[in-house]
Amino acid sequence: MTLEEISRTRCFDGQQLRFRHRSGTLGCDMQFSVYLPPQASRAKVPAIWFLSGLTCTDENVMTKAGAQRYAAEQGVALIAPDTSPRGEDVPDDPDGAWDFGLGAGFYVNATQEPWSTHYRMYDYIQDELTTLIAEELPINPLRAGLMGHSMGGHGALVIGLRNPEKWASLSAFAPIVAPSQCPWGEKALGHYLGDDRDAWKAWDATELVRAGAAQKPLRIDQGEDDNFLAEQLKTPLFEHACADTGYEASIHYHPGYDHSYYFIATFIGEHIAFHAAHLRGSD
Ligand SMILES: N[C@@H](CCC(=O)N[C@@H](CSC=O)C(=O)NCC(=O)O)C(=O)O
Repeated sequence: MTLEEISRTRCFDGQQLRFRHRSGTLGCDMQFSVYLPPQASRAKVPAIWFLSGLTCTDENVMTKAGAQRYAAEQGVALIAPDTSPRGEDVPDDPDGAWDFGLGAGFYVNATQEPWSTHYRMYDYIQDELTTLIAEELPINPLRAGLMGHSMGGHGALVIGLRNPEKWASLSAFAPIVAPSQCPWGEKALGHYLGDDRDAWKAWDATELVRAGAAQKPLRIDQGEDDNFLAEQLKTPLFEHACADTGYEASIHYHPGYDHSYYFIATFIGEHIAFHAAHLRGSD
């Protein structure tokens, strides 16, 4: 058995599951969570992947967003990976900061030592985990949507825009849209990828749109009272790139909402319906 089941809990007539496995890509043991809707007991179902933000594990979205009710209604699975490699051997921020290192993999393939040995979250999500899950669970890999929050919103946009053939629809809550132009992103990309800012462009959603990324169904929701909006998230940079290139993105601002999972919980049903509409249809 490639997957070790850690827990199984009935939820909205489906199953909330947590697994451990050895990742060859990351060189460490990893955990991830899956919600299987009741429909998965009869046939393979589409899946929506959720990439979480700084400091999160696979459990934050599953325990805080209230997403399972909507996934059960729509007949889609939810998949939540962890946010970085884990373990004693995995290097962390030398100062113990929470915005880099453990819990902050930024969904890139690091090229710089000491990070490049383990920090390969892009390959882990795009190749290893998608393949493993398609082999082991009742999930149709040909119908996959990708969403995320904050750092995970950046991850969802970058992975989806770079791989339009694999991901049918993309969405993000309060994403870091331009990591090359904000302190969190400059710190992470500088350490993981080095000082050559040209190398950062392939990991920056705003740059990918400016470079002519293929059109996909794409939705962003952003709270106007989000403390991180002005300095770190910078949604208007992505809007301007879309306007300049004719890329159609559905971007919604919400007065009064902050960066928290209360914001995500408020709009997660709309995101799941958005993806489900694009995941129906022929393989
Ligand atoms: N620990 C930090 C706050 C970190 C934080 O707000 N993390 C967000 C994601 S931010 C961008 O990626 C998050 O999702 N936290 C987990 C949660 O369950 O809310 C601090 O002390 O300020």
